[in-house]
Order: sequence, then structure tokens, then C-alpha cells
Amino acid sequence: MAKKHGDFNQKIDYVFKVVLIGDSAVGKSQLLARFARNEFSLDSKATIGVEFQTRTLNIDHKTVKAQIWDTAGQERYRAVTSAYYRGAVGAMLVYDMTKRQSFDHVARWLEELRCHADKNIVIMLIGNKSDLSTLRAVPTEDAKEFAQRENLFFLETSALESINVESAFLTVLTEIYRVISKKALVANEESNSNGNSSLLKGTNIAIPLEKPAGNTSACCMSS
Ligand SMILES: Nc1nc2c(ncn2[C@@H]2O[C@H](COP(=O)(O)OP(=O)(O)OP(=O)(O)O)[C@@H](O)[C@H]2O)c(=O)[nH]1
Repeated sequence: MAKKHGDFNQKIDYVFKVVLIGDSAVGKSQLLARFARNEFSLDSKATIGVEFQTRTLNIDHKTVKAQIWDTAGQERYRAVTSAYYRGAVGAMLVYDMTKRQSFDHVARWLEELRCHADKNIVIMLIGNKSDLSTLRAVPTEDAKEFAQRENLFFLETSALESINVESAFLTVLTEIYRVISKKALVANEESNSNGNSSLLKGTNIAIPLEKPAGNTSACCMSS
């Protein structure tokens, strides 16, 4: 039987939950389809509710299962609650580079993300549909500046032409791995000095890095 894109029978060392967010029709589902199955559809339907897909890959000789969650950008279908963000260690915040409004809403999405998610979550800002660059409505510099100011990774992608999609997801997953390895090192050092065994030894490590700080109910995006 043919192997699925990126799937192999190996012990999983880590499961990383990554969430996709952004306005409706910016291309979240197609970015996921491109990354998880190397597929693309031009007549993609609006997402209703929440779905996820996985892809297993190797990072630094470890087997990582990326569990990528997708939800509707349309307000009437949106099921984004704290449950969607719970346990997420990465986020792809997507806008459509041909739709200025979707970029103008990025700050609100970021606010919602920071309100619900772990404070150490790794975030990639994505300007999708770079194949339509003649219709560009968001200059690269504007997005780059925003990303620098907010401490986000940034890439322009095309799910259609498979440009930078792999790179965007791999950057986030590798950074998550880097953060978690660093934490594991600290945990190891602390437990060694306490004479305890490592907190993070073993497999299928639970990922949440830290709980979000404070009361989250007051800071969520209003419609
Ligand atoms: N030209 C072009 N079209 C794209 C690209 N990515 C997605 N699309 C198209 O944009 C439309 C919306 O894509 P979706 O992936 O469904 O968007 P979404 O953000 O998941 O939308 P919601 O589910 O409503 O939140 C579809 O017609 C896609 O085929 C891209 O990179 N280039």
C-alpha cells in the first residue's frame, strides 16, 4: 500500500498542535491540504466548524506528528473558542495578500490568539496567494514591519503553486522543537540537581508549554 504524504510507521516522539487562523477565504484550508496531502482545490468550500489533519515528519532525528487544526474564518461558522487554542504550540495567522481587509484584521486575530493561547506559542504570519501578485493589496514591507514589531515569523506563500508552504510549516515546527528542547534541557538540569528523574523523559510528550496568563474572558475579539 502506498504511504501517505509524510507518514511513516515509527514511534512518535512529539505531537505538536498548530492552529490556522485568519479571515474567511484567505486560503487556510488549502494551505493545510498542501502541507498535509500535497493537494490543492480551486473550488474549496468554506470550512464549517473545526477539522484537523496530521503529517508525520522528522526533526533533528525525532519523529514529530504535526496536528494542524483548521476552523472557519466566517463569523457565522466560527467555532473558535478557547478549546480550539488549548494545547496549541504553534499558529499560522493567514491573510490574503490581494485583500487589504484580511491584513487589517490580522491585529484582531493576534489579539484573540494571545488572549486564548499559551504565551510561548510560535506564530507565523502568512501572506497567502502570492501567485496573484499582480493583484497585490498588501506590500511585503507592511507585513514584514508588523511581524517584526509583534515578534512573528513571516512568509508570503502560494498554496496553489506550492510556494513557501513547506517552509512556513517547517519553520514553525522546528522553532517549536527548539523551544521544547530548550525547556527539556532546563527540566533535566533542574531534576538532576534535585536528584529526580527527568520530567520530560519518555515518548508522546504532552506539549502545552505554559498556561495562558490571567483571565482570558475579557480580551477576546469582538464581532
Ligand atoms: N490563487 C490562489 N487561490 C487560493 C490560494 N489558496 C487558496 N486559494 C483559493 O481561495 C479560496 C478560499 O480558500 P480556502 O482554503 O477555502 O480559504 P479558508 O481561509 O479556509 O476559508 P474559510 O474556510 O471560509 O475560513 C478557494 O477558492 C481556494 O482555491 C492560493 O495560494 N492562490
